[in-house]
Amino acid sequence: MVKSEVLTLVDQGLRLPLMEEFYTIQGEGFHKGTAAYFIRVGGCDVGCHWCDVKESWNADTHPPTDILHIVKNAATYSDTIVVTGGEPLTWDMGPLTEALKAKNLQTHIETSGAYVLTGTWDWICLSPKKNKLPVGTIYDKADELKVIVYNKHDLIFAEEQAARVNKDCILYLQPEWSVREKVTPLIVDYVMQNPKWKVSLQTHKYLNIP
Ligand SMILES: C[S@@+](CC[C@H](N)C(=O)[O-])C[C@H]1O[C@@H](n2cnc3c(N)ncnc32)[C@H](O)[C@@H]1O
Ligand SMILES: Nc1nc2[nH]cc(C(=O)O)c2c(=O)[nH]1
Ligand code: SF4
Ligand SMILES: [Mg+2]
Repeated sequence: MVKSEVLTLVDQGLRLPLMEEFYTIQGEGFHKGTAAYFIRVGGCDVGCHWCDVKESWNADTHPPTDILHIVKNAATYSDTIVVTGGEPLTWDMGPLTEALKAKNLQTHIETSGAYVLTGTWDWICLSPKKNKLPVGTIYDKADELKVIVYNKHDLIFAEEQAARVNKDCILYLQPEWSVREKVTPLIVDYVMQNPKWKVSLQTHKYLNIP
């Protein structure tokens, strides 16, 4: 296939730049501890300086992969599929999630919300970033809000974001991994003082699993 045809398919969400896929335990947030198959789609220009998957950013380094191939494979591993990245909403998530739902799989997304929400989701984890705030109606639809705490100011940002989500959205504060020893005590104090929040840890990193 010629390059322009492939780009059109990516544009339509029929192929996606696939960085990696793996069966593991969801490490973070509400579903932590639950086995799930992860699909990591490349491409992100949000630019978090502490991002733990910077290799995902450049979509051109990840092969444009047929979504039907991705889904057929994913279905052999788990009933729960987590789509992450990169920033999955860089792309049209409609076709991928339709194909996952056609196989009766639970669709979860990890997103910054920096681009318009596409796709059909059973669970939306919104992790807003200061440098590219969420757009559109995702605040109304998020099932969990997961704010990464790198410094004290992020607690103020967390409250600003919590003021925008729907009333059923579950609120999490998650330490940025490289400063976890410094910020975890701050988060612990904050959650005890403000119990609408819960602590989320990247438990997969403690378990030494992907
Ligand atoms: C790599 S991101 C991919 C999905 C999407 N771009 C996003 O940011 O939500 C997956 C999750 O990991 C979180 N994350 C990334 N780097 C982290 C780090 N160094 N420490 C803690 N959480 C991190 C993000 O905030 C997000 O909730
Ligand atoms: N085990 C595991 N849980 C996760 N939860 C969110 C992750 C992500 O990178 O989106 C992630 C990840 O990379 N691994
Ligand atoms: S939005 Fe997500 S993938 Fe993009 S830089 Fe930030 S943490 Fe990394
Ligand atoms: Mg991760």
